[in-house]
Amino acid sequence: PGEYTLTYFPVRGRGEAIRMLLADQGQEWIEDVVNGEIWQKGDLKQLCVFGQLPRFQDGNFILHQSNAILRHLARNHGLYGQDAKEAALLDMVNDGVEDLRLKYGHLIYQNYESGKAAYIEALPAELRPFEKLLAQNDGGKGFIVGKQIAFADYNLLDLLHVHLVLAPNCLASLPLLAGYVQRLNARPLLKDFLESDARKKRFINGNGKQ
Ligand SMILES: N[C@@H](CCC(=O)N[C@@H](CSC(=S)NCCc1ccccc1)C(=O)NCC(=O)O)C(=O)O
Repeated sequence: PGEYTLTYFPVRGRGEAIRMLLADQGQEWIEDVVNGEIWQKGDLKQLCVFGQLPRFQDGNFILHQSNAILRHLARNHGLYGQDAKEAALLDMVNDGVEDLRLKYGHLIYQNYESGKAAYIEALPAELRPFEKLLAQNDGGKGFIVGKQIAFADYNLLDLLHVHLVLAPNCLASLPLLAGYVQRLNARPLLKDFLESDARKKRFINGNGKQ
């Protein structure tokens, strides 16, 4: 591949699953950090296909849409399962992650104070499908699909990370997911990334709510 550059805000948001994939796969990348003032000027926004970030550069190949970026990296790093069926299941899982990510984004950016309690109350039910998927795969002791890690694992892991900040007990009734987070967090390259200063100082969302 070419040199990797991630252009995004100084937040986890829709960039962190990409960062975790790259770190865990031993890849280096340039963090092109865009802060609010720069973004408000509008010049960069006009260059973005959908007027939004993240943007990812692989050499002179430019891609937008966080899930398309994850899938592009998956194709190039053997992270899309071992066959068409696993690939389809990974798409299903990733779409499920996206559904909950949008609900999370709506809570954080549009009705945090009034919606937080109900969201946390409903959270175990929202996460249970992922618990069941784990249970159906090798007793839940491995990855979300098949025998190897895939792009959807990094996206699911980020989703679980941010929900554990919002609701620290959200996995209390979901032991396989709790074990999954601990197991993935312990992967040497990912562990280093999670312990890095860059990760520790990065806010989760653009409005400081979590
Ligand atoms: N489908 C795109 C979405 C990208 C996106 O939302 N980017 C945001 C930043 S990432 C993010 S998740 N922002 C939260 C927006 C949100 C609000 C309410 C509900 C859900 C999300 C952005 O560039 N905002 C600046 C602008 O639009 O001028 C993707 O997956 O990359």
